[in-house]
Formats: sequence, structure tokens, C-alpha cells
Amino acid sequence: MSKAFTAEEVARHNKEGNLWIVVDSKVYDLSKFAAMHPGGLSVLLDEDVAGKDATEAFFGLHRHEVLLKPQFKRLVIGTLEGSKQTIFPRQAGELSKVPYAEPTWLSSGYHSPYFKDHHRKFQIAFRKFVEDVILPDAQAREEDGKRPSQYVFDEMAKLNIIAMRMGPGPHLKGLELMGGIVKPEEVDYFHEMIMGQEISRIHARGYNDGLGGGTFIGLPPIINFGQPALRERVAKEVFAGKKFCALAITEAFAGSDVAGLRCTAKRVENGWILTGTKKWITNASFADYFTVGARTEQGGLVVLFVERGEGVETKPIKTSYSSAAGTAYITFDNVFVPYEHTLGKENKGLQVILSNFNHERWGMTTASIATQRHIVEECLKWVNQRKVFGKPLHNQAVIRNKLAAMISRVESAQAWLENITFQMNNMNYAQQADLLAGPIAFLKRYATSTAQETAADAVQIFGGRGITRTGMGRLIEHYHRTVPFDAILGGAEDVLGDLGVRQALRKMPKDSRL
Ligand code: HEM
Repeated sequence: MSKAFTAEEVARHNKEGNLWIVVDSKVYDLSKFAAMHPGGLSVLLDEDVAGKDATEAFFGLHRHEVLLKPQFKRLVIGTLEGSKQTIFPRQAGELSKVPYAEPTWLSSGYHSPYFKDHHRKFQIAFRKFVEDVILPDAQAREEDGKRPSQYVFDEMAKLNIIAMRMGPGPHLKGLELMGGIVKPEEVDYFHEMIMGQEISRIHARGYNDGLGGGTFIGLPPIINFGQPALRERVAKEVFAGKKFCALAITEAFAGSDVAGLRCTAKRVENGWILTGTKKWITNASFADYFTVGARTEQGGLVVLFVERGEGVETKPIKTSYSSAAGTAYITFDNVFVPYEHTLGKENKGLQVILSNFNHERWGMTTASIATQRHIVEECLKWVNQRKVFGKPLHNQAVIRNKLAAMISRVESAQAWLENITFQMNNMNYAQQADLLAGPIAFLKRYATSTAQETAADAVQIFGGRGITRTGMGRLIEHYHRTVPFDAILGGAEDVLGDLGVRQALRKMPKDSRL
């Protein structure tokens, strides 16, 4: 591998069956591989490629990751004498040096009032964990549609990451977090924001939801409204990565209209009989526990903790993202639920359901903004390396204009997110519910609508590659296909906008006049 070849020596290997090329100072022997090359043999036999330094041609057509695959690394037989490697991939855990690829608090030379040393240490350790442990499984499962592998949950549980993903709170007391990098009493919503933003770098939207999306929204009502014995048991099992939750509110009959639920809970001796259906329930395919909203005979709502068992059936739903998310249709057929599994009070279920929404929407928004930023990075890299009419793509003013809009959108969304997260850290639960429901609804609506604009712009910038599942534009294709999930789950954009404005109108001072 360390053998150095002169350019003349390389040039002699320029035919079918005897074919060398140079990419970024490394000499590749493609003699055998050429016939299997996905881009065909003829392109490799081109006189500007065969026996030549083909670095520019290579990076115009392939992602760097191609060279890092073991089967292609093996093709390297030495280096080109007098040349040096100039392209170094970002190592797992490292920050990107591409402008705007990181939020300002992670960008060299910039400052932030919000983040402390333990946030920074945590971010470094967490990104490395995501890229070493989660990313490889995410890419594989997003493709084959299987649920996230158990070993990933086991590794997360060892560092108490599953517990940390529920945010700050008494559930963290006494736990060693991320190998001791952060103390339970230090954990705040910025740590949770960091987790949401770092995990979204896996670019596997279905898998991301599979990796505890159901627990993130299904467990809080159990912890906050369940009886002590129930909540302790369930939290322990879930934090250990052994059991999984799903929040079962939405129905085919009622989406954002929670008051329209038709699933019924009938009081019987010692409990309830639950009957009805639920649709689009994340993680339901493999969940052990369901947090279910149902209508009582009095017409109110009740939330019940239901274990998978007799009368509970789940049927996968094929959505436009991966079935790694475990999205399913659920039928409850005369399921007996013990009375002590009631979460909160009878007929006060709406409060339990609504109590979850702000945190859920904020969590989704953190991830959505980070993925949007990653797309900006992809576009900046692409316009820089892609040549059209002999010049880099960024030579076109129309492309620079699209990038300006993309960068402005993601920067404004992140700044707003950090402000809201800071407010959450300084408000108790009741204050958050009172003062942040509107802003969080607006932020989510803004983040997901700008995400869709950025997805559309990115496809235009990448052209055909932006609608192709493999190769240079694979992240763009994935983003463009899955971006509507953020805009629908947790409340559709129009509903959220309406909610925010209504809240503002309720708070209008009676004496306000122009
Ligand atoms: C180390 C050398 C090379 C390796 C290991 C390699 C490998 C690959 C792989 C894995 C793909 C599939 C693309 C993907 O889905 O990512 C591909 C596609 C392709 N390759 Fe290469 N390649 C090499 C060099 C080259 C060179 C020097 C050219 C020169 C022009 C070339 C031209 C192409 C083309 C035209 C495609 C199809 C691209 C597309 O579908 O957009 N390859 N190559």
C-alpha cells in the first residue's frame, strides 16, 4: 500500500484488464473491478481516466464514502509519487468545517449565551456515539425496513440515553449519564435538544422514529399520570431498552381533532373494556405498551395504559418512509384494562393528552431543524464540487440565491429554537403550558414549512441525483421524500398556526385599541 508509483508507471496501465487510476494521491488497480463497476467499463477506459489522475471526475460522480468501503479500499495498491492526499473525510464525532454546517454554538469563532462546558462535552461524546453505534444500523434498517436492532437499544441503555431522551426530571436521579460526562442535576432541555439534533444526522427518518419515537411521546403520560407502582415498573423496563411504548391517540376518524375520538372505554368492575381502532401509530408494530386515548360513556376522555395481549392487534401501515418506524393500525377488541392502569382522572383525559403536545412538538422541531441544516451542508458541498459548463455550479447566481434562502431559513429556525429551549429551562411546567404552547406551535410550523422549501430547492440544485435513492444525492432524495412527516406528525402546519393565533387572541388585553 505504501509503494509509490510514478505518473509514467501508472499511465502504462490504461487498458481493459490492466487498468489503474489515481484518486486523491492513491493508486487504484481497477483491472478486475472495472467489469463490475456500476458506472460501466467504458467511462473508466476514457483517455482522461485510464492510467490518469481521475480525482476531479471521481468526485463529480461519487460520494467520498464510496472510497471508504472495505471492498473499494482493497483496490488501493500504492500512492502517486510526489502527490499528497488533500481530501480528508470528517472522522466520527468531529464537527464539520463547512460554513453553516453546524449551529453557531458549535462553529469556531462564534459565541453563545446558552451552552456550558458540560453541554459541549456531552455533544462531542453523543455525536461520536451516534456515528459509531447508531448510524450503521440506521442506514441498514432504513433500507430493509426492520425495526432498529436490539443491540443499539442495549448500548443506549448502558449509557442511560433512553432515560435522558425523556428530558430533565426526577426520572434521572441516581443514574450515571453518558459515562458520567453530565450529572443528572445538570441535565436541561439543551441536552435533550443536542440529542434530538445529533440523532437526526443519521438521515434515516423512519428509523429515527423507530428509535424510540413511540416511547418519547408514549412514556411521559405513564410517568406523569400513572400510579407509582406502574410508572416505576414501566420506566425501569423502558430505560433498560427491554420494552417499548407507543402513543395511541390518532384514529382514522380523528387526526388533529382529539375531541373527535371514537375509541371507547366502558367502565366495568375493576376496570375498563376498551374497543376501537387507532391509525398511524409510530412504533405500534413492535410496542409492548400503548398509551391510549378513549371516550368514556359520559362523553369525556380517559387515557389508559394497555399492554399488548388478548384483543390487541397491530397491522403495519406502509408509509412513504421506512417501516423501521413500526407505523401500524391498532385494533382493540374488548380489551380488559385494570382500573389501576388509568392515567390521570376519568373524563380528564384531554388534559393528559394535551400535556404532552408541547414537548413532543418541540422535540420534533429540534430534529427537523438539524436535518435541514445537514441538507444545507450537502448543497454547499455539491455546488462546490460539481462542474457545469466547465465551472463550479455555484458560479450560477440563481444557485447562490437558493443557498442564501436556505441558510437564512435554517439559521433563523435554530436561533428561535435555542430561545424557546432557554425559556423551557427557566419555566415550570404550568408556565410552559401557558406561555410556550403558541410559540412552539409557530416554531414547528415555521421549521417544517421552511424544511419543505429547502427540500424543493435542494432537489433543483441536485437535479436527477436529488430524485435518485443511491449515489451523490441520496440524502436529498431521502429528505425530499420524508420531509412531510415532520409537517404532519404532532400537528399539521395549519392546525398549529391556528392554535398559536387563537392563544395570542385569548391573551389580547381588553383595553387594546389602535
Ligand atoms: C476507485 C475507483 C472507483 C470506484 C470504487 C467506483 C465505484 C462506483 C460505485 C460504487 C458507483 C455506484 C454509485 C453510487 O451509487 O454511489 C459508481 C458509479 C459511477 N462511476 Fe465509479 N468508481 C470509481 C471510479 C470511477 C471513475 C474514475 C469514473 C470516471 C468517470 C467513474 C464513473 C462512474 C459513473 C459515470 C457512475 C454512475 C454515476 C451515476 O449513476 O450517477 N467511476 N462508481
